Amino acid sequence: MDQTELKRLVAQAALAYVEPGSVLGVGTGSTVDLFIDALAASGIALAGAVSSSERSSQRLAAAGIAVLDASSVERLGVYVDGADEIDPQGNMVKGGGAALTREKIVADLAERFVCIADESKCVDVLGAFPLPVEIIPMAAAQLSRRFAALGGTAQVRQGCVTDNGQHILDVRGLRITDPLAFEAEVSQWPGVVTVGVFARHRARVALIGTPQGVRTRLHD
Ligand SMILES: O=C(CO)[C@H](O)[C@H](O)COP(=O)(O)O
Repeated sequence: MDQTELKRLVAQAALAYVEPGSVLGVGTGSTVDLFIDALAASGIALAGAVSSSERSSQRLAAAGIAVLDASSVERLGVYVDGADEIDPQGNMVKGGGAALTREKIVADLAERFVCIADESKCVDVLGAFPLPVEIIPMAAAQLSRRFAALGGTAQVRQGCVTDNGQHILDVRGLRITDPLAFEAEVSQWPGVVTVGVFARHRARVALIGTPQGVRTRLHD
């Protein structure tokens, strides 16, 4: 089974967490694209969706699902999104698709983050995937020096402007052994908009696609 098939499996499995008639939080990426397709085909009627990117908003609208503004919603039951890495506790690295800021905002509205990922995303310690950090462009050099002091090598993602008009730094070579402390620390650095570690908003449910089927992990 190839990676796309594994993504399709978890996309389908996530439908079990969608409450008919609710407003659903929807993330971004190729796995989420497949989830939106599955949702459209399922016939589950939603009150609407709060989306984490222009890309997902367009796909939701094309599927006939109403896209609501995050500010019109006080609370969401479920947020479904993918990840670039997920550790055994449900902490994640996200932002490979540059949507991390809106992803964290929508995740913060939700009671439960349901992560959908193929098994290649599972790691023991976060950091093998280059860590995306959305930044204010003028802070790029000084933030790169801060990451260098932690053993990381930061590079501005060429040609990438986020939905918020900012830039992405990709940081290689980090080993994030305490994701909660790391997220708290880096989030305070001037010029950081959002760090792609999701520890405070970790996955409560992880649906992992394997050739043997979907493995469900609960992280309470
Ligand atoms: O964080 C993300 C986008 O900013 C995605 O969830 C992450 O990059 C995984 O993407 P994919 O489902 O395409 O593997």
